[in-house]
Amino acid sequence: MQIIKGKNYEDISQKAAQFILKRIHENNRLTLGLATGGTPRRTYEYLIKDYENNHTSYQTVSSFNLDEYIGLAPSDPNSYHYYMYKQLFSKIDIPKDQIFLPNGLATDLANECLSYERKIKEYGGIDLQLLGIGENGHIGFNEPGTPFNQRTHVVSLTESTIEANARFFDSIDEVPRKAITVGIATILKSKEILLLVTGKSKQAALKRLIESNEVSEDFPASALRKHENVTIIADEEALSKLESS
Ligand SMILES: O=P(O)(O)OC[C@H]1O[C@](O)(CO)[C@@H](O)[C@@H]1O
Repeated sequence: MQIIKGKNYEDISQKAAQFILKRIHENNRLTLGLATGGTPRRTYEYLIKDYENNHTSYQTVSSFNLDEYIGLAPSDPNSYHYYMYKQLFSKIDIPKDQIFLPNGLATDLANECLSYERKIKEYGGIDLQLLGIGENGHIGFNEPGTPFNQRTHVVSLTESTIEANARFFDSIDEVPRKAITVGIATILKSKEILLLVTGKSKQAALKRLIESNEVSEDFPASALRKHENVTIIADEEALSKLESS
């Protein structure tokens, strides 16, 4: 795992945007895997800034999001559909038919998971997967205990994830208890992975990921140790509990 150190949230966001833009310039048919949550927000703002100033085109880029809450419509401000259009897609020129997110309103959820996997395959797999990390080490919504060989599936969110994500909702009771997430096996099939980590709340998870040799389903992010091309961009605060910091 390659580690790129950034000064703070602003700096890692800028570095992450540059990283993604480099890949888009190298391969204009890039298939991106995108994440939601608080961490990538500023990265998306930098991509928009670049689009406005340098006109990087997304006409031939495709994107697959990691996850979506079950039961939330795309028009719901807390859905990840809504987030992605608001934070990024509506502000760049990516064609709508090249944007994919799991459908949290699907009546047949098992079939939705299978067809999402099929779609990713049809696009030749993910070239660059952007990831955040949960305080409990989750990646996507793959909570501790998720088998590493799992593809896109339905998950029950843990109490710690529900509590962490409640900040985006009016009350904790409104946080959906279930979601569809791309599985760890799907994430590991990506050709390249970029993990973004910021702030105090992620110190313990980052330390465990970097300093222990553990590859265990109890700590989902440890699956990344099995991948050959992972870059972590983390800020000084997130890295500050490492032995070497
Ligand atoms: O960036 P945040 O808000 O800390 O979230 C970390 C991770 O948790 C999730 O939001 C899921 O809870 C992921 O999508 C994200 O990568």
